[in-house]
Amino acid sequence: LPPPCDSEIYCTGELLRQVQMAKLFDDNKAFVDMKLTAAPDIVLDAFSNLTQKFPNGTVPHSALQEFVNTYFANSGKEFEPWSPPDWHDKPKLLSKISDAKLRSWAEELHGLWKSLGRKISNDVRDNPQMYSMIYCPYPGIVPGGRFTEFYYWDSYWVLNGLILSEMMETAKGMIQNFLHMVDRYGFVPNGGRIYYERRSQPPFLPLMVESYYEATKDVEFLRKALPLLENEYSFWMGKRSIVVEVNSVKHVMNRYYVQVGQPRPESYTHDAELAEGLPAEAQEKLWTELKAGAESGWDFSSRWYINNLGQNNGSFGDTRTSSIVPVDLNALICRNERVLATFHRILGDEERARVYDSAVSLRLKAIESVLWDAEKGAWFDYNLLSGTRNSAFYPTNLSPLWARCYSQPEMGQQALQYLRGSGALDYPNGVPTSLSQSGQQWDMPNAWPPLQHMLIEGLSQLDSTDAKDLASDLAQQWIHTNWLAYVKYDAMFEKYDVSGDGKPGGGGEYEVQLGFGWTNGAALQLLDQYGNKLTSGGSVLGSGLQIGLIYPIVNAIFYYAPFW
Ligand SMILES: OC[C@H]1O[C@H](O[C@H]2O[C@H](CO)[C@@H](O)[C@H](O)[C@H]2O)[C@H](O)[C@@H](O)[C@@H]1O
Repeated sequence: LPPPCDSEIYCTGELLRQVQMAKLFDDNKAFVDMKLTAAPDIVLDAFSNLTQKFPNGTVPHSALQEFVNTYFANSGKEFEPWSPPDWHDKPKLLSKISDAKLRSWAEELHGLWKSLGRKISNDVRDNPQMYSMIYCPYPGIVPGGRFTEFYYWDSYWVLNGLILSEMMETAKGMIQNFLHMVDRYGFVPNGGRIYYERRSQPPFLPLMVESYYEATKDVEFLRKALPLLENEYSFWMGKRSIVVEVNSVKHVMNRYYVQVGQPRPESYTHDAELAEGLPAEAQEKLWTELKAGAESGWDFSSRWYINNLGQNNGSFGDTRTSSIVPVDLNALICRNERVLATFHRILGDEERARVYDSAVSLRLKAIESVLWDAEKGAWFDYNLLSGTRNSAFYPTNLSPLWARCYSQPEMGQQALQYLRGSGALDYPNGVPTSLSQSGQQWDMPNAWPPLQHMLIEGLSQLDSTDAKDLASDLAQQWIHTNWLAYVKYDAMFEKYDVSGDGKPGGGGEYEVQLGFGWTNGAALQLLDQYGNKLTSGGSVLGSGLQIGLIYPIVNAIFYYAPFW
């Protein structure tokens, strides 16, 4: 199998292996984000000469450190100073927020775009061999913390936040970068580094164009974007599809699938240690499955575990992402197919629009035959090895509501009941990613902004007061969690803990990150949608105690605290 990219410095080879396995850096990503101080050939020759000085070619820790100090420079050189020129204070969104504390917090969130803006320097364009950064022609907003480059699916929530912040030029530039990526790679890479270039992430580009088009009605932009959106769609249907046969009917569905070998460069030691002791073939298979997990955006989760008996169970080493047909990916592509049909209609091409109408019909049939469980009243991931659905709870089990990808209105009501009975609403600070405590970051006790937002949006679209009320309660709960953490830490986090007021999430292979692009974008969207009723005071969900006792006390403390 090919390595994550062809660079013998950033993606494959002995230098990468020795530096990462020696754990010179606390975080493997730090090394592969460094700039070279000499041309790759010179660095590789120098390393080869160095290895010859030591038995077995293994360079000792101190000599490796010295080598890295000589031939690599700290990351940061790949950017030019930039502040979004379209940022202005007091976007209209603020006037929709009734609670004064939430309003001033929203103003600060709006201000955070300035610190998360990045423009890649011309030197990256002119000397790409010296960097792992992928050159993007337009500046954009990054997630923050260790994530200093674009991330594909994060950008959907960032972009919707930017639109509410009235930063259309920055939003447009980000979409143009992604279109440029499709032009160059045939798909959008996971993130803006060459070590991400052979895998993608959940394909949100059509929905980004939809958001931008709805805000601007820029038909010319749509005309230019559409052929590239179709190219990306072909990638997902050509390279990420699988035929699933149920009751003798064959359905074409999508899955995450990355045929790329070797450990992930940015998490090299994690992958190498996990595969230690396995036969070479099993090692390589595991590394492909971990990359498919990264492609799903859920890296990592017990959701992708399948043990030797084919059951959705096991441990990290049992990650088998590509043997699962995920509900959310198929719901997202269903929504994309509908959006592509709409775009063709706007541009007057009825014939092409019908092609996508048919794709939606086929997708609906597939989702309902393979993923829908009428008894349980929800959609479940399909395990290709056992030919069964995984009955565990994930917020994505309701993603067809968000995508409006179901045929009977009563399915929405059934899904609402399923959610109420799932146990997932019992937590005071958000809906957990799963009910399993695996230690992975996409599991209990973490709650992630994109999942909260998709669930809330899905419920709010149902034609039922009950569902709309629940959506509004979940919005209140999530905003309160974000706000409490902001007050405590003066920061927005990539994820939160569902069982601790204002507590950031944890687990997984890196420290919880601050910034944070999608968190800010999702919060601004909820503040926009529910601003007239959200309060800084608390949530009606989770433990009843909160409303009665804890929240008034917490509020009083914040109210009288000098900094507030
Ligand atoms: O370095 C480890 C992994 O980090 C990324 O994944 C996490 O952060 C992303 C940015 O916020 C987010 O899109 C993803 O859902 C998170 O799990 C990266 O995307 C992975 O490929 C990488 O291996």
